[in-house]
Amino acid sequence: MPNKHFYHIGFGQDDLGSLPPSIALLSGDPERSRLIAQTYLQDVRLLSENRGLNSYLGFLPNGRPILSATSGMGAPSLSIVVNELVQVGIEQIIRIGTCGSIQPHIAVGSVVISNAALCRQGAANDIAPVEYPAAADPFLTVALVKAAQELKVDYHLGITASVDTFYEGQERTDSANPNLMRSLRGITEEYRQLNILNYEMECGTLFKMAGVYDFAAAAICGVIAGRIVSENIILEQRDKAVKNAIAIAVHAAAIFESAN
Ligand SMILES: O=P(O)(O)O[C@H]1O[C@H](CO)[C@@H](O)[C@H]1O
Ligand SMILES: O=c1cc[nH]c(=O)[nH]1
Repeated sequence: MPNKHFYHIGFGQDDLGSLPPSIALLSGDPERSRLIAQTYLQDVRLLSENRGLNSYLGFLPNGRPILSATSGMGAPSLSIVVNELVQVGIEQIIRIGTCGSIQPHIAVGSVVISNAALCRQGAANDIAPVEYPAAADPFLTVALVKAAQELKVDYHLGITASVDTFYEGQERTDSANPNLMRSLRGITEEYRQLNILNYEMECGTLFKMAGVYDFAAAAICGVIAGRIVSENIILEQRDKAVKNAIAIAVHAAAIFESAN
């Protein structure tokens, strides 16, 4: 049978070698995928840079194979990449992202592990009913928590709001849109009172896909905006937050792999 080369991710099952990975780290940003591969994995091979959806095959320090892949921004792009990753044999996905905190105790520079998502995302409605739970895999999530504890990184565990827009959907008023709809004004405070920790743009759809397709998904995001104080991204804290999220996810992948 010829190797089926997937149109968007730009590689197929046969490109994954004789010891194919079952686990993927999935970043929104292709530069983050590259950083993970170059800094944390061994014997790395570039699989594709198609459409900026960079994918790398590498090995964990324990010798187990792993993918570092890119979802792009937002749920429509993530849904395409995840569908194709599952078709090449991926069974566990850890999203490594960035987010904005909406709780006063969650500082910029820290990390949030999502155990579930409030999913306000159109793409997810093509996959499951709106009421379908967006829940992280408990075993992969516990591996993230253990990894954070072993690496002595402070973490927050809880519910994430996944929305489709960075500006309107996250109630940003300092943008090109002069007319934030009434339905969105006050939504951040409402979510804060509902004990939602943070805003990002992919987890909800990822978690629903995991339920429907039957794979395991978890997510960790570095906090780069503190929405209690301002709408801005705090660049000075970004590298620390992202580096911690990556280190925890890589260690969690190793913990999960050795337990299974
Ligand atoms: O840093 P990534 O993984 O892209 O995640 C967050 O950053 C993007 C918005 O800036 C969205 O994709 C959001 O979910
Ligand atoms: O505030 C933020 C920061 C990163 N990503 C988001 O979606 N929101």
